[in-house]
Amino acid sequence: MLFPSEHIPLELPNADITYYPNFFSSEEALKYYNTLLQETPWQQDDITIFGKTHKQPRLTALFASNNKPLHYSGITMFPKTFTPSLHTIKLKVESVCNTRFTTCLANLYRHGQDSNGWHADNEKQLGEHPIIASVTFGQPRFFHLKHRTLKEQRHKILLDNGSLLLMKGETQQYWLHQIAKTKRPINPRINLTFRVIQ
Ligand SMILES: O=C(O)CCC(=O)C(=O)O
Ligand SMILES: [Fe+2]
Repeated sequence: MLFPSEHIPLELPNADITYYPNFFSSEEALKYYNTLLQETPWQQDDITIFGKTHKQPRLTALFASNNKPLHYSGITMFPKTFTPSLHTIKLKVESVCNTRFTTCLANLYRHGQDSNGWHADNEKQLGEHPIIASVTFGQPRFFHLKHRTLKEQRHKILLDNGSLLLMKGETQQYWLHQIAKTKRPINPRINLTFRVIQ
């Protein structure tokens, strides 16, 4: 990139995480928020946790360049092809991390009761040290991190409108992450997580 945006490495053990607060300008972020909100085929899947089936507490959609499905939490999602907007976003993200992403999982958190429980993105299909690029448009939400074994190691970072969070190396092996619910009345947030599925 000609003018690399500001980037902040998080100093956490067994992790390689970098935060880019203004990766997209606020104008770009607003344009993408509106476009993605309207043109994405949002769906709400059922997930089964400890034998109980619930509606997933957010809406999702999957896009890929290679037609490979994504498996997680007992769900299999089949992808659509990238839209022009998503393709443009993907190219910009790739320009800072030297990776060709195959897949984008989009999440829509409609309000404070939408969330994403503690997990790691460590499915076999993502490979040994997965690189995951996470973009935020709309309402800033806290991203919580906790180390799997060093119980005092916890961290939270506010993912702002137009930001990019890059996770790579050992991060998924040693850390869990979540987006918690909040009782505050808040606006919707769109998150895009770019991944590589071989
Ligand atoms: O919404 C976010 O920032 C996180 C999404 C996430 O962790 C996931 O989709 O795996
Ligand atoms: Fe995740």
